[in-house]
Amino acid sequence: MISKTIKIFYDQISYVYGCFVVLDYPLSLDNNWFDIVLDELTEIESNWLFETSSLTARLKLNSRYFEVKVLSEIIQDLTMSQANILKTDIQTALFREVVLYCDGKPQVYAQSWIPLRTQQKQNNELMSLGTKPLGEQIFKDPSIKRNTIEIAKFDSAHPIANVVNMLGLAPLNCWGRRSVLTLAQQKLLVCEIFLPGSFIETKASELNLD
Ligand SMILES: C=C(O[C@@H]1C=C(C(=O)O)C=C[C@H]1O)C(=O)O
Repeated sequence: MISKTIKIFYDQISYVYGCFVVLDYPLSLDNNWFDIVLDELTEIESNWLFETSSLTARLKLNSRYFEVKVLSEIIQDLTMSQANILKTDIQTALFREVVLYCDGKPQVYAQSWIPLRTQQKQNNELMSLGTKPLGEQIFKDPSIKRNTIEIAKFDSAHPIANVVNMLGLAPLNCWGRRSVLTLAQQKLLVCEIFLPGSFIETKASELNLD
């Protein structure tokens, strides 16, 4: 599993950037996280950051061609802090790291941590998503609930700046968010960073495609 994943990771990096690069792995998203709407947020920023429904669905609504590029998909131990956020005693999780594109433009870098007990790893659709959006799969479940959304600002000193750089984007501060999604049979921690030039920086009036 691990060697296959590392291959996917490097293939994707090579495909996206045209060269091999080495990232800290998994990319740490440690930061100061806030669970309130901060005064400095514009209306459109808070609107995207505090979206409670599927981000995938919202990105699809704002594009003609939506694409998921998988950077990595591996089984990884949860850190203590992740296990605390998830309120789980399960130690291992499916870790998935993707870039979400709208019409060829990178919009969101996302990490998902899906704690799985050994028996849950068999015949589990979440284990073999590949380029299928995780959001579509989990939001099919009517029991889904999003817990508190926390937000954080990622500056150029943060490791996410390497991803921004490799995607060829301008090195701007980025807003990110994280939340736990709870389904009847599953919990997952999702962290999403809105990349420079993404919809979060667009004026509401410019979002109409036609
Ligand atoms: C959680 C959602 O799923 C999105 C899709 C992801 C994926 O395909 O790996 C990862 C994180 C999310 O941005 C959502 O749509 O809200």
